[in-house]
Amino acid sequence: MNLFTEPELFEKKEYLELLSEKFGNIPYATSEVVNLKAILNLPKGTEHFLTDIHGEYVAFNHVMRNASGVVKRKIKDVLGKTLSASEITELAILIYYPEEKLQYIKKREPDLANWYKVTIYRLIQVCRDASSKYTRSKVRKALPKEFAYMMEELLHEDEDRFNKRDYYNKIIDTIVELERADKFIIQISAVIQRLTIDHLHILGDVYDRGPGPHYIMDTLMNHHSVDFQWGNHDILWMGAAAGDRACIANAVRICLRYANMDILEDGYGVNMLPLATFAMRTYREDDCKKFMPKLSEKELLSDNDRNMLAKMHKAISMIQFKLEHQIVMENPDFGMENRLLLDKINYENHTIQIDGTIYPLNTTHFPTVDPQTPWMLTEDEQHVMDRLQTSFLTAEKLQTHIRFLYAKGSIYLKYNGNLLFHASIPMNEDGTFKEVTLYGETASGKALMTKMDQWAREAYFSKSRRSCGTAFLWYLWCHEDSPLFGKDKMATFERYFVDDKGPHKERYTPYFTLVNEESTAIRVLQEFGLDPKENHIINGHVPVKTTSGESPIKANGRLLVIDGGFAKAYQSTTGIAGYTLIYNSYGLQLASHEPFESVEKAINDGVDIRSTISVIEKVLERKRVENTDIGEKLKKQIYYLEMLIQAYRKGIVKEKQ
Ligand SMILES: O=P(O)(O)OC[C@H]1O[C@](O)(COP(=O)(O)O)[C@@H](O)[C@@H]1O
Ligand SMILES: [Mn+2]
Repeated sequence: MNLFTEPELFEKKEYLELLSEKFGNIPYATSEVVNLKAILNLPKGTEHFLTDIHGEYVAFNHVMRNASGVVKRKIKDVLGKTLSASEITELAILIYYPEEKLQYIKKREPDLANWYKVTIYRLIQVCRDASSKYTRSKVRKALPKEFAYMMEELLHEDEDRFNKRDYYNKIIDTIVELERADKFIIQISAVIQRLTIDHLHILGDVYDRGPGPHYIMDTLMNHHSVDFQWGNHDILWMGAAAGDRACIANAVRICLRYANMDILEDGYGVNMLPLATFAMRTYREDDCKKFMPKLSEKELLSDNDRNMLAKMHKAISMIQFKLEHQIVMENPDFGMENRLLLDKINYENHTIQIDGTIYPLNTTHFPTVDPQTPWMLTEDEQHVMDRLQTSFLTAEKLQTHIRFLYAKGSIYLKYNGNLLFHASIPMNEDGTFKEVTLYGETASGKALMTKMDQWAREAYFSKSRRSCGTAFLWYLWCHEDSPLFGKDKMATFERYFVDDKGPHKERYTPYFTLVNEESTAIRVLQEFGLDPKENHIINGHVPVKTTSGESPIKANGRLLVIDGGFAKAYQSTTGIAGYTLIYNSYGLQLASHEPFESVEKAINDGVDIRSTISVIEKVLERKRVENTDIGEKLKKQIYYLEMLIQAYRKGIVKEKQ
């Protein structure tokens, strides 16, 4: 127990008085200290890290439900000796998809009442294991209201204790008799899922390429404990929601490139009609070959639909290039003059000059461009953008999702000794932190990341008197000094209009090579006040080429890059279908997931995602709550409560009741 002198107690008297409002007497304050000290000794909760989900909600959903393979492992730990492999899988799938699996079982099972009893009994055992590292109070909070009492009794009663055996069985029998078994199974499965992942970290890029970023956002918003480091693709949608026209055009373009109109129309209620009619009119004669949507094998579109999407895709791309040209001209601070391309086109012989070289263009058709002022929108384009902007600004669901991203998200986060950010930190070739000057301020390293985080918020929340406009969100999407991007350029224009692959190349900034050296990674950790011997940097953004033998563990274990390719378009590069980094009380593990087939296959044929879990780092001594950030907070609370107890005893503060 901490001991304090009288002057120390008097010095903090005002604060202690306030604290005594909540802990009004010695017994009450003492029991809180006992409780907090006990919590410090519990094993730390399990953190899961996911990144670059890119709209793949089916795979994401599965990984959340099976807790990246951990649920199945728990079943094996608890019931492995008594159940066969197929029974284990069946129970696992039931926990992941209880509603669907119950329907399936009901058609098959001759003695349903018996099946219910056996299954509920097993689920309770798994749940008991999942809850064993938490306090009763924390588990209680995770229980659904309608079954809270029963579940608590079942979780804490030992079914083998002779005196209670009948009592225990009676509860289960009654649940079945009263036809509450389905509901109970559904709810206890949710509790198991919830207790298996204590805290979730998303390292960015939920949006773009895949079909369901909005479903992923819904799931995240329902999650009990999550933080989010913004990726370049998220900030793009944040910019769009802030009304930035260049961001809107980019977001719409990417949806069209991957034939994801549903996200806009059904997900967010953005009206695409103005763009569609404009594109059909303006690009009627153009086959827009380079703008055909990328489709997965399963997606079938009629020729008509494909052609229409291609025309819309080209129309919005041209609008995007014009708007971006305007931003670059209006923001000399950005230093992006090398991205001014529309005025480097020779509109007579259809060539373009890029970095001193002249390349032929693959199209002659720019019906909306005036060569004198190629960056100006036509009146029709202006009208389309007005309509889109209004749609984005008033899209209620989108605004809710984006506010959530602001509330839970940031550019970087320090959490339990790990430094999390999506992509990079601006660095010079020599490994020093690069100084960036923007909006009259110069900063580097941690200070720069902090400043940019603030501007990103200001750009969305402050409508007037702000140091930066929404164009800053576009800067974060594609600027080389953006910690969310970190490549010398985004060669979108070149990829559409120049067939020569040379100018398509996007080069990563020095951070990405330098940080693979342990000395650099250590310097980054020190810049953020972290311990270079114990702590880690965790990044996403760059797909890890497992097929070419690349490892996600870099810089002698100080850096972990966990973009394993949830995005289908990138799975041939990574060779897998995503990683989950798992940080539990025993250390760090990495689960690499194989592609997920479908929920139907899981229910009917018991096909789970195969995930290989490998140990990255094992701690010598099991990590407890006292070794975590929350532990630090609890210790502070204990410190002041002990002070309060002594102040009561010395008569410096009066007991309240
Ligand atoms: O393959 P796509 O979807 O056209 O996207 C290519 C673009 O995506 C980017 O790689 C950025 O996306 P990531 O953050 O996922 O890497 C750009 O550098 C590139 O121009
Ligand atoms: Mn990214």
